[in-house]
Amino acid sequence: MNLSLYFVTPDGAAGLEALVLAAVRGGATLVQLRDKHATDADLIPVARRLVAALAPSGVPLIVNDRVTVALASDAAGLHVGQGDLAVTEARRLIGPDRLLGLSVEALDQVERLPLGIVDYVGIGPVRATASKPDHAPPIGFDGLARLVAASPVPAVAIGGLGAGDAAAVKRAGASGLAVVSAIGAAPDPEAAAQALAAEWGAA
Ligand SMILES: Cc1ncc(COP(=O)(O)OP(=O)(O)O)c(N)n1
Ligand SMILES: Cc1nc(C(=O)O)sc1CCOP(=O)(O)O
Ligand SMILES: [Mg+2]
Repeated sequence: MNLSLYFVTPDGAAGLEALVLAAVRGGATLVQLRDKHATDADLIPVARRLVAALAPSGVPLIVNDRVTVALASDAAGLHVGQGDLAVTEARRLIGPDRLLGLSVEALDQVERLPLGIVDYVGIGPVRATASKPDHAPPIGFDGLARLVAASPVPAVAIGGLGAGDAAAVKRAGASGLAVVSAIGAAPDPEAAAQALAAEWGAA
């Protein structure tokens, strides 16, 4: 699992497969299918197509929130947050071999939750972001560094991140950055991903 450039798909994106493949050509190392409004029945065929499309690149597909979609599409993993099913239940349902990611927003969560059963944590939001209207209060890069230091598993930073942020994310100790709009809303998503990947490599 390479967390360095984690592309989280925009809600309800048109041309999703082309967008994801452009992100991967540009250097995205992990992709998350995130759609807060579609039904499971709508998302299962989408996830199946993405799993097949990503196979030649070896980039894993993680499904956000929905165990049923992850299992039905044979996705590489699942990402859950504090308002989703419990992380122990998520691990039980997906089994030991799929990747499991958990969002953490505060130190007490890092200290209290059984992080030994997850493969990575998503820490944020670093900054406020319109991509997640119900986000927790922003923690900034100092907050990110505190949570990364307390986490026993690799961490990816998320929330309001984009060009110019890779060095600060790396300094905070995270293993990468996760973005929605920096790639998904870019005029040229492949070029945007390429620039972020290059920035991470140089940081
Ligand atoms: C990599 C990553 N980190 C955090 C999140 C947020 O998950 P969650 O808090 O469950 O919020 P939603 O994405 O479900 O709205 C994430 N999706 N990915
Ligand atoms: C999906 C998600 N989770 C967050 C968290 O803080 O847990 S912030 C976020 C959205 C990130 O979108 P953008 O890159 O456009 O800011
Ligand atoms: Mg969630």
